[in-house]
Amino acid sequence: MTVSDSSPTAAHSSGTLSSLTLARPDDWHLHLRDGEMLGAVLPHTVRQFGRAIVMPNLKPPVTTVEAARAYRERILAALPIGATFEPLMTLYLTDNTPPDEIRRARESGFVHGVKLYPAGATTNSDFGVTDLSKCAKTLEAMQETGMPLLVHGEVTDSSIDLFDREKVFIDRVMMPLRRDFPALKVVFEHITTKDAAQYVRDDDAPAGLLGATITAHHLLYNRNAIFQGGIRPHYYCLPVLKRETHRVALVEAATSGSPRFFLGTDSAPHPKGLKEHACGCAGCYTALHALELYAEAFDNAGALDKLEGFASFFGPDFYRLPRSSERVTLVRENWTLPAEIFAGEATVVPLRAGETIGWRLA
Ligand SMILES: NC(=O)N[C@@H](CC(=O)O)C(=O)O
Ligand SMILES: [Zn+2]
Ligand SMILES: [Zn+2]
Repeated sequence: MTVSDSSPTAAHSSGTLSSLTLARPDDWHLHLRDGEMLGAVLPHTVRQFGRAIVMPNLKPPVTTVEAARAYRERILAALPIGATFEPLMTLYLTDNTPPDEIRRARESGFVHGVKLYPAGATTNSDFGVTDLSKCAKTLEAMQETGMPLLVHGEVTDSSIDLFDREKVFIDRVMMPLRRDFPALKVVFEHITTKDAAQYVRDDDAPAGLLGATITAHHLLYNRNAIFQGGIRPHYYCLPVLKRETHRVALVEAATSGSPRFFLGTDSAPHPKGLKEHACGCAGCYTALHALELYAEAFDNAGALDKLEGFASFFGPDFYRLPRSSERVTLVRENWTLPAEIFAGEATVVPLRAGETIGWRLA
């Protein structure tokens, strides 16, 4: 990583760097959707990232290698001319995913993970797993073939407070799962709590078995953002933003230099009309300005020197893929985010729409 300084006397303060060059990052948790939405959001991701783990929660979900192959081809067909971008595909785990599908996935070379959505936990999770014990044979096949399980870590028990569902998931699901499948590779996706950060940090399984992604919005905002002066649907996602102590713990984890924590935007576009709605969809759109948001979070923590590991190294290391040999540069410069972006008939409102951001991807 090379850094340049605007003032020679301030060489020790990362708060004064005027630019930052790092290996091209990847996004280890992304929603690209399909059709016109895919066409609208893909260029944003491609501008920022070299690869992305593409979530399978389409309607209907991507449950087979054949469906993943077709989806991958639609993504490649939607790429801007001349763009180099590698979609890393995932399968959506159901109660009935056959163990053979895992073996086919491993052989395909383009499926890099299998996603666990507890049924009912989040957007398009209705076909998700109702009871993990139904998936034992499939999880065994994943463990055998080294196929990572990517986990939306929230219980769906309606008697559990919404803000506690991640913490309770650790005890009720994550720990028993990892006890039963001790060699399974697991990514705890989009962690939002101090509890999850500590669980991942303190895990004593062999290195490379447990990782966690952290979004930019969970590093920058706490739950007050959803209610500031009125209800703000564009700050509503799942798992929902938590209180400040949790945000601080996530920043600590992301900037710790631990290879267990890596970048996953969870950029999740929804049409504006379905966000600004009596029952608005969960998901924040950040693909447009993800790196800039992460730079802001690391800069605020005085830890810009830790951004490259988190954004560009630890993800490929976990997935056993090569680190990128390309480089990107972030410049300290204010710019105003658009109020919305156009996706065919629909528009999408990015996080912090119409406001300024202090970093720009060159
Ligand atoms: N994060 C979200 O709030 N929404 C995601 C689903 C998910 O990642 O849980 C989506 O697909 O919209
Ligand atoms: Zn999720
Ligand atoms: Zn997601």
